[in-house]
Parts: sequence; structure tokens; C-alpha cells
Amino acid sequence: MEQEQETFECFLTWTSQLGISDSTTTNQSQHSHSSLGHSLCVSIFPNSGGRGLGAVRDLRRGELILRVPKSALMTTDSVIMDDKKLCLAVNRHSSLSSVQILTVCLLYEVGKGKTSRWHPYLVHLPQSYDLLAMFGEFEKQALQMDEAMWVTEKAIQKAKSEWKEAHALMEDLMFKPQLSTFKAWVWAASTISSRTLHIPWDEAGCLCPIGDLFNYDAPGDDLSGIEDIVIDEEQMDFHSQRLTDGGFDEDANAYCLYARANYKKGDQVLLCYGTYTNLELLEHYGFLLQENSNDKIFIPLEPAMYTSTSWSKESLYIHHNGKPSFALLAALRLWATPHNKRRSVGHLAYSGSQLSTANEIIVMKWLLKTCDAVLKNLPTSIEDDTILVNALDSNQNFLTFMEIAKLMSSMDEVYNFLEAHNISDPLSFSDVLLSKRARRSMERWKLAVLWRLRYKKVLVDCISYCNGILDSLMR
Ligand SMILES: C[S@@+](CC[C@H](N)C(=O)[O-])C[C@H]1O[C@@H](n2cnc3c(N)ncnc32)[C@H](O)[C@@H]1O
Repeated sequence: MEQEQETFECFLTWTSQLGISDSTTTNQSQHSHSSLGHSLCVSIFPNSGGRGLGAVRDLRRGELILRVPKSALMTTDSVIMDDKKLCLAVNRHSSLSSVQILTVCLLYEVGKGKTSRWHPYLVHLPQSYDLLAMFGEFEKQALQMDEAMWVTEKAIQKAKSEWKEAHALMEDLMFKPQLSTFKAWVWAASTISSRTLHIPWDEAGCLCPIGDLFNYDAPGDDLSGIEDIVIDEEQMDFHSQRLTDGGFDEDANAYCLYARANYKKGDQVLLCYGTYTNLELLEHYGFLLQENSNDKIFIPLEPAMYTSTSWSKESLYIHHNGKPSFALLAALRLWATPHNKRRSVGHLAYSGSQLSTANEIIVMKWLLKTCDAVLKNLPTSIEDDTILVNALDSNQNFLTFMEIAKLMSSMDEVYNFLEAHNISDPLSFSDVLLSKRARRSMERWKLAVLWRLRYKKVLVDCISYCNGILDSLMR
């Protein structure tokens, strides 16, 4: 622990020497042993991201809080510039995407060990991640919903094919065997997915020492309800850009990050990486939020519902609070209208109006019945999931986990886990004996259960919403 503290101090000195600074004056960093201390400090926030940045004084919204010179950003260009061999090899593999190239560059620098220019930064990167691409078969199944399992499988397959495509480049560079493995690849790809900041000259983004210590804050009300407005794809790209509370400033030749809110001394200072559902947060960052106003869930619709309107499939969902999206409601209202009448009421449906009381009752009853059926068809209940989350809480030891899990109405899933990790007699098992792999699996399992729990709660809220509307219509 002490050693970790010491190397972190060295890292802060190194960042200061690179000119990274949280000071409002431009020449502070040259006189300081640390790049932090004027506006920010590194702290642990156990319930919202772990390691993160705290305010050392009251900060005003919009204030410049961190400046990272271009030369301190780890990008494909900055890594290649220092290494002729790497530069030549990368040029021979121009079919690889920019993200694949940055992934190889990151692994290449890791392979250099202490001789890497980036070593002080690299040693403080997380050792493992919980992004969907790292989920095993058991954890994927724990998501329970087809859509989520499909997204996970797609993420795993994408990572595998990108790794295979990059193999020839890694061979050219004579990577050590442990750096050529899929495990190493997913680690590097996860680092890039969860930590890069957007830069205008490279789609892969940049790794930004200190700048990548900000934990996530979901966008505020300014963006909520955006799906109800017709926006073009370019705008959508802008809104989904990562780490939007800052950007590369050409004039300053530095990445500049600003306070997105007023913060009191001691508060965690957060950054908005973009607008994400919980499944997207899991896919790209390996965590999810209990309160996420951008969350949405999809339920199975009948084929005719997709064709009753011109809304895209992606717009037909249920909001985090259980309300159907504008497009879903419109599509259901039209679907519940006889074919020969659809034309005459189309303009009403597209403007978000109810078509008639009878129509609204059909829509609400269908929605209610469908949400109820989805809930009943899932292998576990909200109650069991809640018990499981408590059991999986990382503070518990393995025997406590088993004790709490026994309260579930069915232990099938727990037995599957034990089988997957060759634990034959769980009651004689101590925490010490649990393999590292099983421990990580429990972390990811917990994320999967938290995700499906949120999904089920949205279904329950949607049922309440429909019941409320039905009550008011049938009174
Ligand atoms: C850019 S890094 C932030 C710094 C990171 N906590 C660290 O220790 O290096 C992004 C990662 O932090 C974690 N994280 C960020 N915001 C979070 C939040 N609100 N809740 C939980 N984890 C969060 C996730 O693991 C995510 O992949």
C-alpha cells in the first residue's frame, strides 16, 4: 500500500514535469512537485467509481480545472513518433482501424517495461476491467435478456476478430507471448474504450494522464427528452461523444477540462462522457448507474408494430421511469387502429395525441400484459435478484455469500456458478481458496444481476404506469 502511494507520488511528479496542471496560472507546474493540489486531488469514492478526483476548494461551473499539454497525451502519433520500428511496422498494416493501432501501441509500450516513456502512467492503469467483452459464458447468461446477451456476444466476437486481424502486426513487432494473448488484447482494448478522450485528429482518441481519472456523471436535463426531437446523425454523434466537458484546445495546444457544475471543497468532480443506457455503460465502461435518466429498455414487439409507423426500431422503448417512449406509444396507437382508419388518424398519432379512449385502453392493456409476461418468463424474480446482489456484495466472504444465497427461492444459478468454477463443496470453501478467476467472475456476475434488476424494475414501473392510465380512462 505504502509502495503504491510512493509510486503514485512519482506519477504526480512526472505529470507535473510534463506540464499537466490544475492551476489557474500557466507556470505553476514548473515550480511544483505535483500537477494537482490547486483545484483537484486524487481520492477514493467507494460508491461512485472508486479512484477519482476531488475538489480541494470550491469550484465554479465552467472554471478551467485541468490542462494537459498535447505532448503529455498518449496517442498513436506520440507513441509512433518515438519509435522508428513501430512506425514502419504500423505503416505496413494500414488496413487496421485506428483503435486497433492504438491498442497495439499501448501493448507495445507495456512490453517495454521501465524503459517506456509512459511507464509512470502505465503502472497506474487498472489491472482488469468488467466491460461486456470480458464477460464469460456464465456471466453473459446471467444478464437473462436476449438483447443484452446478444450485445455481449457481439462485443466478445468483435474483440476476437480485431485481435486476430492485429496478429500479423504484433508478430512483426515480435511481441512477447503474454502480450499477444486475447486476454492482453481485451485489457488494452478495454483501457482504450473506458479511458480515452476525444481528439479531432484521431478517431481512437487519446489517453490523458490525470484527465482519465474523472469518474462519470450522466448528462443533466439539458439532454433528456432528446429522443422526442428530430435530430440528425451529426448532432447525435456530438451528443454521444465521450468526455464532453472538455476538449482539445488548438490555441492552448492542450486538452482543457472544465467544471461541469459548482462543487464544494471535498466533492467528487465528475465528467460527462456522453449519453448512455446502462447496457451501453456496461459495454464501454464496465459499470452501470442505479439512477440513469438515459436508461431505456426494449421489450418484444409484434412484427406488425414495427411496420405500423416509420419510427426506427431503436426508438421503440420504455424509459428508465417506466413510461413508453414517444415513438413506442405512437406505434402502438396506430397498430391498435383498424387498417382502413390509420391514414386519417396518422397525423394525430405522429403528434403524440391519444386517438380515442378505446384505442388507449387497448394499447395500455397490451403493454401491461407484455411487460407482465416478460417478467414472468425470466428465470429469477426481483426478490431473488435482490438477495443475490446482497450475497454478491464484494464485502462479504464466500461462506456469507452462500448463507445469504440460501434465502433465494431457487439456487440453480448459484450451483451453475459453483460448477463453472469447480467448487464441489461450497460449505468447506473459504474466501482464501477462491481463485482470482472466480472472484472476478463474481464481480461481473454482480454487474449482470444489477443490470437485470434495473431492467425488471423498469418493467414493473411500466405496469404501474399502464394501470394508472387505465384507472383514469375507465373511471
Ligand atoms: C475514465 S476512468 C475514471 C477513473 C477510474 N475510476 C480509475 O480508477 O482510473 C473510467 C472508469 O471509472 C469507473 N467509473 C467511472 N464513473 C463511474 C461511476 N459513476 N460509477 C462506477 N464506476 C465508475 C469505471 O470503471 C470506468 O470504466
